[in-house]
Amino acid sequence: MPVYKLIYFACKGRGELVRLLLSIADQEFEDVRITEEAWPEYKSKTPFEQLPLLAIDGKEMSQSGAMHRYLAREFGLYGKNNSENTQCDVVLETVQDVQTEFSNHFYAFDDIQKKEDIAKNILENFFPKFLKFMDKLIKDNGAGYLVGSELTVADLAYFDIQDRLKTNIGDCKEIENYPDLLKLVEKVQSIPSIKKWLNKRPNTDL
Ligand SMILES: N[C@@H](CCC(=O)N[C@@H](CS)C(=O)NCC(=O)O)C(=O)O
Repeated sequence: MPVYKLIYFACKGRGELVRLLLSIADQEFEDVRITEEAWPEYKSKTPFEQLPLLAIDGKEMSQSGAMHRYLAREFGLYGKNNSENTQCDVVLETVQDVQTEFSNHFYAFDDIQKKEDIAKNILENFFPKFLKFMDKLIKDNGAGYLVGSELTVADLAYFDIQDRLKTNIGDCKEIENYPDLLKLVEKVQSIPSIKKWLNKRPNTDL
């Protein structure tokens, strides 16, 4: 069995979907969390001066999107054919767009007005648009999942980003208007291996 080590910061962010994928597949992994103090020195040792990095048997991979797809393929969570793989990609790319908005919000530390404007835009415009799109996907698919007839990385990606919205940005009441998406969230968090990870993961806001 491969030895997995995820190197990221002490938060969920771009690392959490990797942790969810490893957890759902019951894969042990070393969850290395680089502190703010250690980061300046560590940064220069990374290929692109960024995290996350995923080491598989000691070989390091960068880019969270590549990790998601690699693990999804390894664990049979990437759909059953080219069309489903691509539908998973559509969700993953859309979630990355939301993540970019979250990152813009996070990095606006020194400009309170800018931070507030970004949060307002996410809660009132960007996330509602995202929910509408996800709801269309789950309805059109008609099987209670975003893609195909079984759980995929797309469902985990949706679960993760909505899970982080409240503590990263704030409340988006629109979520309550989407029962199919609410059911999906319940389904994901009731999977025993996911439940186990959610109960044991460090409690962080971001
Ligand atoms: N495209 C990259 C982006 C990685 C990225 O933006 N990492 C941020 C944290 S989420 C980072 O390392 N920031 C610290 C820095 O740039 O010093 C990925 O998806 O892995």
